[in-house]
Amino acid sequence: MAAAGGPGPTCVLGIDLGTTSVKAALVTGTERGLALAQSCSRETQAYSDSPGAAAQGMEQDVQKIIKALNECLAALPQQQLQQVTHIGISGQMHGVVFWKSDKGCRWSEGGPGPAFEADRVSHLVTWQDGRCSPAFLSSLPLPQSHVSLATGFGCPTIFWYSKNSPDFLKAYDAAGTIQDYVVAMLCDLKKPLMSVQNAASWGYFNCRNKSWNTDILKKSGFPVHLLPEVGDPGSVAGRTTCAWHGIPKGAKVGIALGDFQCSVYSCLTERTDAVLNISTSAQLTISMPLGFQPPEAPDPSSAVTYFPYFNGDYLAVAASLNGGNVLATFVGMVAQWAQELGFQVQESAIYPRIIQAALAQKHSKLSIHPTIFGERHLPELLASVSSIGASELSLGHVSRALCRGLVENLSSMFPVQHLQELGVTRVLGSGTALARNEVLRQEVERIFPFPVVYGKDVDAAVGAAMVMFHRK
Ligand SMILES: Nc1ncnc2c1ncn2[C@@H]1O[C@H](COP(=O)(O)OP(=O)(O)O)[C@@H](O)[C@H]1O
Ligand SMILES: O=C(CO)[C@@H](O)[C@H](O)[C@H](O)[C@H](O)COP(=O)(O)O
Repeated sequence: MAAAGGPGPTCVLGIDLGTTSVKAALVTGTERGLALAQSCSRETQAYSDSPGAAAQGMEQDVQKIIKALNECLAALPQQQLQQVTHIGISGQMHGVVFWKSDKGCRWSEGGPGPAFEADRVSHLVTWQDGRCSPAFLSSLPLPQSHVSLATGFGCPTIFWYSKNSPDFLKAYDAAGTIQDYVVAMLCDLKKPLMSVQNAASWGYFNCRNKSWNTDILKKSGFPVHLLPEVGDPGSVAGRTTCAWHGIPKGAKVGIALGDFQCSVYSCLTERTDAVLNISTSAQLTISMPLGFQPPEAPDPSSAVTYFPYFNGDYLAVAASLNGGNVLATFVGMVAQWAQELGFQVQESAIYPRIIQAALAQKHSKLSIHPTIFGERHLPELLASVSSIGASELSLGHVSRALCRGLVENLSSMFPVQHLQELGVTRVLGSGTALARNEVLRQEVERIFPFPVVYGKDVDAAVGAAMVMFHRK
């Protein structure tokens, strides 16, 4: 990890509120640089029903996300938590959660000290939500933003509620991403604060002048009072208003960040590096030259978008909706089939078996285009399978073809030739799905003609902590 930036903090807590799991990391500053002292992760199991959004909804129970966060912190050493002076928080982008500003959580005394649970809070409508159909999106006003609108983005989701369920919004006076919600609870912010990174992921945000398209939104009856204040990534949102899991009151809390920017931050050292992250979703990212400004108007047909990074820089990112979530769906399908055949198989037991089976099948003619969730630039193009030979139907063949398809899909969104033209010389791998799956790593190394480095201790939680060390 890079060296600390000056006399600053000595122990920072980094948090990533991901789509599948919460990660927490304690990072310390030493004379030899930054070191990961402890880490913990807990699956949230937060997926919940989506009242009113029918089958396209994809919502998560915020109580369960905060429960997983509390479990992670309770598992970290108290003695080190007591040394924490700064907290960096990242999380799944695009999604929106609503809360009542003075009743968003309930604090209580627990074993390791005060902790909060979610209270008057809605479900989190996540980036995977599909309630905003292409027809609905085209009925919305054109944004003054370089980022195209997509379902699962905060502003289109708020528009959906204001048009389909206006009474729902009357119960809340604050909104943000799940990571903005946690920052607001820790610092008791009356008005949520959101970084440019997350504002860009909501839509209707002009990155050039760092402001919401308020006039456009107002004219269309959008509840602009729900839009958070916006600040720069790396800035401090406030201080903790009470002790938290042993962390002393007054700890500085950074403005919440995007998970994929923090994954990149945890490992990107050279401008010639590309970062390939496979978690629930998947991203292939490179940093743009200093001073780069994205085009004025979005190109909805482009697989690559430009997202704010730090210090006014941008990342070019092929952000796939199909990553570890496709493997998770396949594992769920195998478990369901086994149950229908009369066998009970734990999903956690299936992962190692499909990976082992695929490792035994180095080659497979079977071809799977895995986009069961579509892509933002091609929402109608769902998954397909071809070259199905009678000898290619083992669990190993299918699992190998699925992993290959995921990596090939990312590579089709950001082609190798384009990476080479941009001067990429190395690929840095990150994300749990990649770290835990040798077959995925083999396919990455087969498809990308660059050295592939899998960083140790690289993920969004570590990245969020590193940002707090390096802020000026
Ligand atoms: N036991 C396992 N072995 C291999 N991969 C796994 C296992 N459990 C989960 N995964 C993969 O990890 C992905 C979730 O990664 P994670 O980093 O927790 O996601 P996020 O950061 O989006 O919350 C899942 O989508 C799944 O594909
Ligand atoms: O769409 C983009 C970026 O535009 C994605 O990278 C998006 O940030 C991620 O899918 C979400 O933040 C979820 O990330 P994760 O939970 O899969 O780590």
